[in-house]
Amino acid sequence: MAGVGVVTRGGLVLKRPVTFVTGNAKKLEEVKAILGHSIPFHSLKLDLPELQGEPEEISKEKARLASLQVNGPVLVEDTCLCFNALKGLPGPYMHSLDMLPEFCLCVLLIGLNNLLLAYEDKSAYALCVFSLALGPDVEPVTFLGKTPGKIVLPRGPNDFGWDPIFQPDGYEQTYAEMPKEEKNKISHRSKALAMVKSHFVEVGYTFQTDPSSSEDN
Ligand SMILES: O=P(O)(O)OP(=O)(O)OP(=O)(O)OC[C@H]1O[C@@H](n2cnc3c(O)ncnc32)[C@H](O)[C@@H]1O
Ligand SMILES: [Mg+2]
Repeated sequence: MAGVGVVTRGGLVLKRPVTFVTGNAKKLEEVKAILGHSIPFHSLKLDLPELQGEPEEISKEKARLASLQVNGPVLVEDTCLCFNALKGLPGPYMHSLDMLPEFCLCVLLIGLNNLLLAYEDKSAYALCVFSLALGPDVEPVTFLGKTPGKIVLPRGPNDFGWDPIFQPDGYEQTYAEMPKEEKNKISHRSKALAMVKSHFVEVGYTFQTDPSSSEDN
């Protein structure tokens, strides 16, 4: 833990705010809205390889690589949309949908829907895995958030990835049709972040730096 922070009786004092490593602006928007000022962080886009494997392992490895580059505490996140009929696919094998032109995104969302045409079971879950690495030599800790739902034909604005085709259980609206605040209350991301927040409270992290000095890159 040398170089990361100082352990005091009250917990661990981190010398630097956490760097949330992502290249996805929509994800960042949600993380900011959900975390508020509860954890001082700034964001950074790094060129990291798109890893393959089990979601938890991908996330941990991503945190290790990011922490090596940042040389400090990092938080990374990976999100998967998993179809039960396909034993969890496409899961981590879905690439970024957010840079696609609107027309291509529409085609892709219908294509994703078509993957389930032959199956009666349209159930799915959104899975979010955060990993926190305090430094390059510290084993990352993971936090999982899962929201069950079903895959439907696209409804609502094409603002963020597969939101138009995911209807969470207990709701008549897709993620895309919901007000943002509603999605952020029940989403896979907010469930995982609730665990990240609890972890910070349990460990008793505090920061030497002034949280208000955190800014995005
Ligand atoms: O830089 P990172 O953080 O890795 O961002 P990414 O865009 O590569 O993000 P992921 O690999 O976690 O997710 C793959 C894609 O899934 C989509 N996605 C992620 N979270 C989503 C959400 O909450 N709702 C809808 N689509 C989402 C979005 O298009 C992502 O680009
Ligand atoms: Mg990614």
